[in-house]
Amino acid sequence: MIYHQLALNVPLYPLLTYAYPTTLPAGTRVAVRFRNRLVAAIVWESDIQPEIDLSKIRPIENILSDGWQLPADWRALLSFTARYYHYPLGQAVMAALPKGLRQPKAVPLPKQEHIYSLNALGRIQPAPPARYHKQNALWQRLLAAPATLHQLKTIHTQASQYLKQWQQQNWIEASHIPACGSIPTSLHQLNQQQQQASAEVQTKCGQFAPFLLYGITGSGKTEVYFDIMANIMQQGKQVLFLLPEINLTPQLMQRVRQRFPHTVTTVLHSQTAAGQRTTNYLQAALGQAALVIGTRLAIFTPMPNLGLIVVDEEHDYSFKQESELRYQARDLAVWRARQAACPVVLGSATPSLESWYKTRHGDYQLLQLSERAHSNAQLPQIHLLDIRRLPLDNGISDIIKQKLQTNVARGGLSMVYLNRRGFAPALFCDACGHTFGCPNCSAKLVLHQHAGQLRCHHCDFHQPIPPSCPECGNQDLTAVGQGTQRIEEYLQHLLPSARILRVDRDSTAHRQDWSEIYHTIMRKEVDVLVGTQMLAKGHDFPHLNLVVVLNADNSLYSADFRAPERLFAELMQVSGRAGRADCTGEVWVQTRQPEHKVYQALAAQNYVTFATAELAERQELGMPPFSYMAAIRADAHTMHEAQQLLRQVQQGIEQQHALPANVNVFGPVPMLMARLAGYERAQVFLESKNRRDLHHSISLWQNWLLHLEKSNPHTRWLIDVDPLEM
Ligand SMILES: Nc1ncnc2c1ncn2[C@@H]1O[C@H](COP(=O)(O)OP(=O)(O)OP(=O)(O)O)[C@@H](O)[C@H]1O
Ligand SMILES: [Zn+2]
Repeated sequence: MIYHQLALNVPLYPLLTYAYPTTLPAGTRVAVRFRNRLVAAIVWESDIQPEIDLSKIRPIENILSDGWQLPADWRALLSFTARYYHYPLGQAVMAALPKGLRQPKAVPLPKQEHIYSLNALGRIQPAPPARYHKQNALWQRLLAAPATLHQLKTIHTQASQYLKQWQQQNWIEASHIPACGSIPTSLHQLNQQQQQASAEVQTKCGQFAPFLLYGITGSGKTEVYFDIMANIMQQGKQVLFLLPEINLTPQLMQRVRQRFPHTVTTVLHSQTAAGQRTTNYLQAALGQAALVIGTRLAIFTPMPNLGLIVVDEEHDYSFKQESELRYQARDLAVWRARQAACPVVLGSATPSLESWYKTRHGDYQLLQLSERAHSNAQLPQIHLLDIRRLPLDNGISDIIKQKLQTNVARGGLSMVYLNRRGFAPALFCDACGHTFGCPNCSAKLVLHQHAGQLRCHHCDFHQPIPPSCPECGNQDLTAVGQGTQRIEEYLQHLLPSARILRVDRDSTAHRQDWSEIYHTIMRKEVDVLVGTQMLAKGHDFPHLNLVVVLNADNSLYSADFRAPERLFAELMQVSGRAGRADCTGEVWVQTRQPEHKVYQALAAQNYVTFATAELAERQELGMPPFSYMAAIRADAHTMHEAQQLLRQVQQGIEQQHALPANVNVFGPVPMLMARLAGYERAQVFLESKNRRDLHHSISLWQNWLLHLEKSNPHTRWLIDVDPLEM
């Protein structure tokens, strides 16, 4: 018997050993029994010397004959990921696979599409008579250029039948479609800064080189990525293009299709149907697709000819996975680029302070686009409107009302941005002051008027709107504050002739919705957009000329040290939607704290000043990126229980004197949002300037947690390396 170490989906840190009569190559998918269930596993190492009793080792049931193995560089990526994020390797491996490959069933490889052309003999044949016009059209199409079955079927639904006939006559040749066909030239002539940025990256083709493309909103970053991508793909290499969850818009996909019409492109994101995702994953893994576009999970796609990674909107929080395997895809992108010896381009108008800091130290090369790309476009004017002494009507001041009225009358497109969906963020009893909180979370229930519900935005709790106050019986309950639905309703009343469209998670439950919304906007069938985050990033609506920001002040009171950075990025992004083409843009921000540093930097539209000041503050406080952090979290039904487990570990480690001296420990403290979905959440922060020592202490904590978890059966724990949640 030969012994193999296998990765399977179990919450155990060591890999499990199974036996097979012959040596299986690493990366092979197999089926094994675990607790009497047949599950899939990946061979991680072969020919090992087991340290356990040989009689206890179970056999590998069968080999899943995929005709393909998970490659060595992919395995190295997963080994690194599991080690760095202190997560069980088997679970990390399974999390990185699409569902089809997580099951103990062989998966057929995707068929490579064929492209058909007339050969020399075919070309001298007479065309089918013109009266069979569809058949004739097919023939003419093939005479003109090679075509895929898909293309031919759009000419004649029975194309395959004729193709078969003509193939039998030996007039037609079929060949595999190339991953990257011809790439037409761009519609845009790149400006000088764009050209320079693209050229810099191209000179580093074939070697590891990390870049930060810092380009203001509307500066044409996408065109720069496309230019580099075209060049790399024409050399026969593959490109991985990562973008935030929210940015996978129909608009971006349309731009990709336009620019790369003959490139086999595969899309991987959480909404791709499971079967399709497996196919797409394999197309990338087999090198059939030259371009892979996806959200964070696409970072784990095997790509044999990887030649470039792009991370668009690199500052976006959605690159960090906040459950189970808590990885940061942007950071893994840099690791992967090093492994594949290729350039990686991180792009943003408001780079994360981590990435910006790295350009200061020469770790990343900085590329800049300082002007808007469209020849007539200018940055919008940003006005801070102090509302401390202004009367508000549904949260909106007279000045803003007038701005909106005038813009609607002029036929402009306005956007009203607020980061609150629902009707009102809280319901309040005027008589006794009672408010409605979520029983499971430390959060207020949000009023959803149309649905007749109070809903929690953090868990799935909801209840009908109560007719009266449960404390005092008062029937006069007040909706406090504004959500998108309420603003939408109010604007309909204020601007009766305007066509108003609300865009938030409630209005775009399905992907289809987004596509429709986008086309409605582009056809100029909307006068005012009301919406949240979903409207903030990445969109290019050329006629949008007025942006109004409501209720942004809330974020200023957060205790999270990253809150200012996040708010600044969010507001810069929102503002950046205005005035991107021929019309000039105006942005109005209502605030009660116009003197706050975030708003001052926003009004000046100066990322660099903001980043410099923020970094100075972080340095003084020893916060990331000047130190490395990890959070050890515990969740239990009571805060006491949650903190108790963390204290026990802390005491154990103290008694051993095992903690490196340069690692600081803070806590245990409750998380900022202490209660979530029925769990009280506590955490300890480990912080150090030395990454190796930090990871050493995480391992100490981990070992103790594993040791103590049996005596604390009701407490769950997890490790979050480089945490973003506080
Ligand atoms: N060289 C160019 N000449 C003319 N127009 C251009 C050029 N490059 C880009 N554009 C146009 O300018 C607009 C903004 O470009 P793009 O969307 O690529 O910017 P971006 O930097 O990615 O924007 P953001 O970060 O704000 O989403 C687009 O409409 C694009 O077609
Ligand atoms: Zn809740």
